[in-house]
Amino acid sequence: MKKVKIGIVGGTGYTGVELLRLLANHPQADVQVITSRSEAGQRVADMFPNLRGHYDLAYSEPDMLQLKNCDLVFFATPHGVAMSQTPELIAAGVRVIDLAADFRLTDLAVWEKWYDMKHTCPDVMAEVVYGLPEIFREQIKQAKVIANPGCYPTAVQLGFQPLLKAGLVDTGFLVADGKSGVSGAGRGAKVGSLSAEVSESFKAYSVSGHRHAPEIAEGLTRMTQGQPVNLTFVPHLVPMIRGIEATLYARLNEPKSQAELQALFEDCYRDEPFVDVMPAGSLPDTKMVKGSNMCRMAVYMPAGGDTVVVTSVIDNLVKGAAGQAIQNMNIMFALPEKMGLEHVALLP
Ligand SMILES: NC(=O)C1=CN([C@@H]2O[C@H](COP(=O)(O)OP(=O)(O)OC[C@H]3O[C@@H](n4cnc5c(N)ncnc54)[C@H](OP(=O)(O)O)[C@@H]3O)[C@@H](O)[C@H]2O)C=CC1
Ligand SMILES: CC(=O)N[C@@H](CCC(=O)OP(=O)(O)O)C(=O)O
Repeated sequence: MKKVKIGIVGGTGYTGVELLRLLANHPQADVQVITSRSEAGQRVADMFPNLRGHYDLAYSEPDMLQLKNCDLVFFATPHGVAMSQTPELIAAGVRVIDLAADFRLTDLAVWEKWYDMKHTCPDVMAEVVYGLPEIFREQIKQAKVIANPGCYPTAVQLGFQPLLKAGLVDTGFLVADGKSGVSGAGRGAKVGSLSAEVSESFKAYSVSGHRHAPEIAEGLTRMTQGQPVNLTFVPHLVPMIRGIEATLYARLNEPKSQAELQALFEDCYRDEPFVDVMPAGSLPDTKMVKGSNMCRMAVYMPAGGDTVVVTSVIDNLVKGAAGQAIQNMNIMFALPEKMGLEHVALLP
């Protein structure tokens, strides 16, 4: 079988380097192009010694001719970069997976408001599939362009899915309380990411509105067959490097027992290779998924109330970004879905 010829635009950020780490052990991946404007000419393994012995490649300036020779291009770049190059790539038969948000919202007026820029390729939206395999696996197989979901949206949508698909909860009052490690903010130097700012501290941010809220709301609305959802989403920055934990709250329309909810979640994800419903009575923590492509979750019916609680954890750089992107690549190129993604989480 011919290997997939891969280009990565934005190979020095955390998600680009995570793509390289995961693809190093992927038997059908052939990374041919890796771009960085600031590090062009630098050898990848000199900059990131964890990759020594795995790549004999140097960074290059983004170059359309080189990218057009690939079968697949990943964009691990800031918002707005992928949409400027995708039309030309797909016209040349190259498939695209964007780890940023350029193609994640179907309503481009909403997108332009949240991302504060003009969308430059509305025509391409017809070719886009939202890359959450647990929901869109069939459509992903043929997609030319994948909008790889955001990190918080992955943890939150997977956690709410069983309840919403079964119509068990009041869609007018959903709460998602998200916490992320600092790598979620990217590798660029920012005061807010300094160790002295983040360590031994814990805060909410973007409480008045975060750009992941419309992405999550659109995904949840698909699960309710268009019935509107009212979501309160509040992200938090926690003093760890990797990981997202989302605690989700929803009011049941009618009473359900802990055992019924546990069975609902287990049934929903029984055949999913990257979603693990924890046994009743246990709770996932971010260490249980660190470095792996798993989403682990638990469902709880606290005594005496009508509010069901779900906790969902992922590694933001793996299932929340690069791992999910490779899962999408495997599906698009008819490879086994778990290929190159069977890492066991790191502990401690
Ligand atoms: N960090 C995370 O947990 C997650 C991130 N994402 C998204 O993935 C994308 C990448 O994130 P992350 O790796 O953290 O970002 P970083 O800021 O760490 O890296 C960005 C990369 O893009 C390159 N780049 C920047 N501007 C351009 C440009 N105009 N043209 C070409 N290349 C460019 C940079 O290299 P150079 O400037 O040298 O060219 C660098 O390699 C972002 O959109 C982010 O929102 C999604 C899910 C999770
Ligand atoms: C901790 C932290 O800052 N997290 C980022 C979200 C992660 C991310 O990169 O998401 P997108 O792909 O949608 O940009 C944030 O809140 O902006």
